[in-house]
Amino acid sequence: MKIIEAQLSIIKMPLRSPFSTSLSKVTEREAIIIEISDEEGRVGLGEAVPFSTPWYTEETVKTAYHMLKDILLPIIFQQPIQHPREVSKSFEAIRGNHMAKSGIETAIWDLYAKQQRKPLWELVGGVRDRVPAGVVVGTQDPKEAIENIAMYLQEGYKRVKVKIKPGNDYHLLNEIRKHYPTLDLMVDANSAYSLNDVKVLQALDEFQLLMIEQPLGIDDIVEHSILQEKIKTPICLDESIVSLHDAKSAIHLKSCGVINIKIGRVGGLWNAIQMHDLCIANNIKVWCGGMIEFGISKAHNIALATKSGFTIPGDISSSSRYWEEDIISPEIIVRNGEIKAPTGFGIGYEVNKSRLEKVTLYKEIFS
Ligand SMILES: O=C(O)CCC(=O)c1ccccc1C(=O)O
Ligand SMILES: [Mg+2]
Repeated sequence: MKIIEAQLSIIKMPLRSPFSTSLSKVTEREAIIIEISDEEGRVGLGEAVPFSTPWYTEETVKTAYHMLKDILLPIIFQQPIQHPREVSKSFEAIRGNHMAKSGIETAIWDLYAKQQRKPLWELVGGVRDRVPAGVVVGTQDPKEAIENIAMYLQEGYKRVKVKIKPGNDYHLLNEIRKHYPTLDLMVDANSAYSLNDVKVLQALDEFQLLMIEQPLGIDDIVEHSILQEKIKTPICLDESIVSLHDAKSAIHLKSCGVINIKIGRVGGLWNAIQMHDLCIANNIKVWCGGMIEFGISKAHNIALATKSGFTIPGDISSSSRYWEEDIISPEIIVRNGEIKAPTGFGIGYEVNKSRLEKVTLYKEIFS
């Protein structure tokens, strides 16, 4: 496949309401939209998902833009590609920068699927034409959280995730459980705890949580293994797992029962597929994570989540969960707790051009 042109657009949009984690309060979101074209004028769509500051991973919108413009796009223009699975290999000599790599790699998957005249989800070996939807509550205030959960359940979501941190954990969950004793509920700490907090984390076992996501430090694969022996709730790793190698270490050390797979964090769709296969072969459950992203990244998530191992609802929600108006058409909608995998070629969603233009801060074309 020959790529003759690439366009990078930095976009920015306010969230409908602020989103709080243990580390950051997100009120607006920037991202990089990647559009690549072939000789026939077909366009592949990708989205690089780092945040504006390096609070979740070390990448930022600016570092990813630099990587895409100065390092990754030149490699793509220079090397012939037969199949998108070769892209992550062609980036092997470049360390880290997974979200930048993933942005361009996912655009190439979309273009390839369009050339093959197939939905992307079929091309990646998906086995279901709809995926279960989960949602993350964006506040740590118990009253607000309970109100938000009521609204999300009304919208059909089947699983709810709540952000916790030291000092806002037991009481918050106790209040939520009073209202929703049987809800499929899980928590995410974004590495806010340490092994000094074992007692607090053991106390959370009584809430019958589906899992506790990333309680300890981002590189604490060993400490998570120590913690998992001491708590009943399965640990789910997010930040700690950025490569297949990390997943192998976590499996070997029994550091978790679950891995949250994010295409951006692991450096692309091909790596995500391989991580899925590795986890399923080793009895580690997987689900598809979210990045408070726009519709293009969500569409790639939906394609990934049609694969057989993604049985747990992921952080895959509707466009309207975060956005007044998304940059794709049609928007992503949740019906009866599920999102339908589109029938169109590639990711199956078009860019909403006027919306994209309205939220674009800066763009450049390369060829
Ligand atoms: O709804 C979403 O898109 C995911 C929400 C979420 O939990 C999250 C959002 C931004 C960065 C990291 C995380 C996370 O999974 O830790
Ligand atoms: Mg997480």
